[in-house]
Amino acid sequence: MGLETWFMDSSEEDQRKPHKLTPNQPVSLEKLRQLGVFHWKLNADIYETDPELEKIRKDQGYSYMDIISIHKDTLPNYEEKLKSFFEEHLHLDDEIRYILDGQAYFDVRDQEERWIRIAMKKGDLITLPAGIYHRFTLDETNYTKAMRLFVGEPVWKAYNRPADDSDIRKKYVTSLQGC
Ligand SMILES: CSCCC(=O)/C(O)=C/O
Ligand SMILES: [Fe+2]
Repeated sequence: MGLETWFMDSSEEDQRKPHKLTPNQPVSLEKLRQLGVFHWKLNADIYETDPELEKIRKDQGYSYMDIISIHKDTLPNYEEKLKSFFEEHLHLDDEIRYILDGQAYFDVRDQEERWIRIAMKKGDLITLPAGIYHRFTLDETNYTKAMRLFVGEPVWKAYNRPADDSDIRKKYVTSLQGC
């Protein structure tokens, strides 16, 4: 099955729940592409030797890679980190994540300030552009393992909203014009 994405409801319920509208309003991959969000489906069982992953890394210049296991027993400062991941934020660089095990959600804002939820499962690799407002949460399974990729030395700093006056946000917003 392909990547599942949808517009979220605005309920304050547990962030780990799907938060679909009734009826569900799916979002197309084309819409995600317009926002600068790109997706690949890979075989996570062979990630250590996968030529397809190697090609993406070479083509995109993803020289840095590490693996993060997000579970209460494996991630130091688990609660604190999950809280910060779910704060609406942006980065100065693209965020590239590849789900090796488990599952989780990325939420991105569209041009009209609607939240789009992206259900990431094993084998999904996603790139979020620098300057897009987004957030991350585990789902109700409470576990995922993800590869983090980066061009050059990683910079993890997140700028919580509001960061509208930052150059990267202005650049991103300009890139959306005409979409
Ligand atoms: C799946 S890696 C943890 C989430 C993260 O690094 C981030 O910046 C979320 O937006
Ligand atoms: Fe982020």
